Amino acid sequence: MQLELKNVTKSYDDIIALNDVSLCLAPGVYGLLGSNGSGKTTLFRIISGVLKQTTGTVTYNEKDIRANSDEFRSILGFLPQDFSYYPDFTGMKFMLYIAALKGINRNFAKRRCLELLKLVGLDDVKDKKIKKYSGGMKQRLGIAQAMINDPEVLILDEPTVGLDPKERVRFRNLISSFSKNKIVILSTHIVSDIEYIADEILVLNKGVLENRGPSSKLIETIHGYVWETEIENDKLDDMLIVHLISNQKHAGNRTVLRIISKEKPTPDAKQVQPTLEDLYLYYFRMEAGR
Ligand SMILES: Nc1ncnc2c1ncn2[C@@H]1O[C@H](COP(=O)(O)OP(=O)(O)OP(=O)(O)O)[C@@H](O)[C@H]1O
Repeated sequence: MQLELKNVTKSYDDIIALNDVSLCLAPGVYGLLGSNGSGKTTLFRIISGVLKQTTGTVTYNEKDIRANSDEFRSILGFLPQDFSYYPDFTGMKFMLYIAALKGINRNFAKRRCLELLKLVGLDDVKDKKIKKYSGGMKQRLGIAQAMINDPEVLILDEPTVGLDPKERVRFRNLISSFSKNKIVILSTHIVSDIEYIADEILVLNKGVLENRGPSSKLIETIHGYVWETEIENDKLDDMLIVHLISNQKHAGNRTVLRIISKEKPTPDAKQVQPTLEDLYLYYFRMEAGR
């Protein structure tokens, strides 16, 4: 089981959304990290065959996914970022509708839909209209529909948006139990979700795949760059301008800053263990306001 991108580039007129991305994925859970506009949605749409790359190839088990689109679609599950629901359908009707679109036998579909709705915690509201669902409930329905055909390749664009912490834990457990012998790729801005779920992290920055690896290995690349230092509050504004700050903790007239810097930021700064959140800021510092 292997999903492979070779030299994939996507341009929208003069914008290069993906730039020569090559990537080979075996079964496992992959977390795609990237700031806004880094090309995550474009990558997902290309991998799921919704969008055609400008150049390069995408193959699944060495077969071009576009040339074998029916076959690929039958083993693909996709939750797009802008997933649209039918507000007047009930959750169950919507699931059965998606199952029918995927050509799943109706008797089996009913069992599978009930099972999935239960797994995402929507069984007690399955007969309610979707327009009455909360954002988190709709999101869980989106996750359930993506898994309807027990896909070998599951792509989830921001699946944890709108989920509360309890629902996020449920989601993580769902993915871990589902992902055996499957390729699961998901993006989220909630770094801790990726840290818990993903076997490997893919770092996409301005359309370029900058790095990949287990989170512990990627975090190691910024070892020695994360510091804590305590300063007087009146020095805070200057520090915020000069440094990339990943956290500030106020205590009276002093503040403890967590700073990402290759050099020691203050004489009494102490090195601390980096986290994935520090790594995110390190890669995507512009988003942190610098
Ligand atoms: N249909 C389009 N036409 C023109 N430019 C586009 C189109 N879709 C995306 N882009 C541009 O391509 C780049 C990558 O966009 P994309 O949506 O893939 O990023 P993203 O990482 O998913 O962002 P976000 O996290 O905000 O969803 C951006 O510069 C975006 O403005």
